[in-house]
Amino acid sequence: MVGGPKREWAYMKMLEVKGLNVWFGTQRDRVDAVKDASFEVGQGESFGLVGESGSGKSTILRAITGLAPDWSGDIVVEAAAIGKKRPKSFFKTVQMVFQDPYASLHPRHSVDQVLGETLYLHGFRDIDARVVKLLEDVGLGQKFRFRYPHQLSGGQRQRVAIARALAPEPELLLLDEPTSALDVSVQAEILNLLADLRADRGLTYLMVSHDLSVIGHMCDRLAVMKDGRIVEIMDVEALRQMEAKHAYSQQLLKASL
Ligand SMILES: Nc1ncnc2c1ncn2[C@@H]1O[C@H](COP(=O)(O)OP(=O)(O)OP(=O)(O)O)[C@@H](O)[C@H]1O
Repeated sequence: MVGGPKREWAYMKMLEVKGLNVWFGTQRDRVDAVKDASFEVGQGESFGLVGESGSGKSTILRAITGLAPDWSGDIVVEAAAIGKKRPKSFFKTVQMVFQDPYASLHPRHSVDQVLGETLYLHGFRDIDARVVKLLEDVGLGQKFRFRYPHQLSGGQRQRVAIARALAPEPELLLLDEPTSALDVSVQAEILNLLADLRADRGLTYLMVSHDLSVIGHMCDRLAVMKDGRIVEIMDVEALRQMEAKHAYSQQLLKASL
């Protein structure tokens, strides 16, 4: 791994990933999806993971949230090392938004149920007021409260998924290609919503995308992944100036023009 530029927010680390290996299966079926990945994300920073399909980007997010159970190395969130079991308090700090809003919402649960149950599980009791507020915060408003997923567009569903992720008042959002399943016309709306939410709440983002223009718009720094390894960490300004050092990052930049 190549070290990236340091910035002021590096003083307050939200997330540290050190020497992370993640694998699936055993013996001959074993796939080493992430190899020796290390990076830090400062509080309030937005950090991108880019790379071609299969390079291990989503697997890093999944290992952080516990969805990929076989890993070694260190994952440290707000100075607390994460073990194999995540305490409930972990999900008050860290939430994930998935790529496909069609798959991530239960078809028979209304928006009210989705948000209300999440709030209840996280110990909130002023649930009605919070559901209304969450719907406003993601630009949907009360009229969507009692709708079911099939009554919502892709963009509206993703807004509900974002509201659900915001419900526990997290500090770190893991965003796994949050707009790639959406129509191009709504992608920018969702990205703008995410940018506004981060600015309003001082959220920290770790965001996966295969789209360098999305990362350029949303992130401060990024890591370029290839075959499970981080080959370069760079400032987004260097991305804009086409200053990638590693040959693979240069290739990725050229391909995105
Ligand atoms: N549950 C799983 N079981 C076995 N192999 C897996 C599993 N999940 C991911 N992999 C493998 O791990 C590697 C990394 O996959 P990952 O989804 O992290 O890549 P990615 O960079 O996010 O790509 P994409 O943009 O296509 O999602 C791939 O070789 C993939 O086939």
